[in-house]
Amino acid sequence: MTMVRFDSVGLRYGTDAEVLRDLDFQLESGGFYVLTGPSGAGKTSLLKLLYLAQRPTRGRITLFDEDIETLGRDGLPALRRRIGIVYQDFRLIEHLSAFDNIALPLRIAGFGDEDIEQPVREMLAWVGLSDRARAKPPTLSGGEQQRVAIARAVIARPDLLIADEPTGNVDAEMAHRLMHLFAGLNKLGTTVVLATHDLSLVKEVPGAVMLRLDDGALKDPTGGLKHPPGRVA
Ligand SMILES: Nc1ncnc2c1ncn2[C@@H]1O[C@H](COP(=O)(O)OP(=O)(O)OP(=O)(O)O)[C@@H](O)[C@H]1O
Repeated sequence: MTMVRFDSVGLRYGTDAEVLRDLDFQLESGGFYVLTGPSGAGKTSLLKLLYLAQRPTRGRITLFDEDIETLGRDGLPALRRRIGIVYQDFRLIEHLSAFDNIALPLRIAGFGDEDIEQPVREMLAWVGLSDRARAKPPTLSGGEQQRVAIARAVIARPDLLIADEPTGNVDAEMAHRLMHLFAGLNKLGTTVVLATHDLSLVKEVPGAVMLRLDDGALKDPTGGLKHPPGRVA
């Protein structure tokens, strides 16, 4: 089943040249996709299109079988709730503890305290932060904040997980552990798209499909896309 489909998608900011162009591809449900490419190639911009923070300036994006262009305002929040996002700059809520940041998606989904405690404790343990549950983000290191952001993104078992450089602030051992967490989530059915400079991470997930952005155009070096981009170099 296709989860994401891009047809002739382009994106420009203001009147600048297009930062993404001629994007034609499909992502299948249950896939694990690793987006790579040099700094400035457009990785974050592509992820923003995926998590609906940015509209394309041309072309069509279909997500969960919905054409996002024709989707009314009311439809967007429902779609977004199916997506877990790890932002490059974390975007934690500063006045909430690590525990409460991670609990947020469950609270928004209407779970009561009695149903929240255990899954949040498990997530804290998974990311190695059980002893930092009550700490607020400004008192956490960059790597710790990143792990809170990851825990928050995955706790509600999203259909689609989108992560922008999710191991950029942690050491090699923690990066390995986090990739293991993403791979486990993927095995449970979550489609994963993560952007990274660190190509060694691709090897950690057998079957991961590598997508390479170069100067705004997409390539498919591992040949895993069902409908690869038309302009493979
Ligand atoms: N909000 C914006 N307004 C104008 N230009 C932008 C904006 N966001 C990104 N750009 C430009 O778009 C291009 C692609 O940026 P983007 O952040 O998507 O690349 P990236 O591959 O994620 O880079 P990095 O690996 O350094 O995070 C860059 O030239 C950048 O300057």
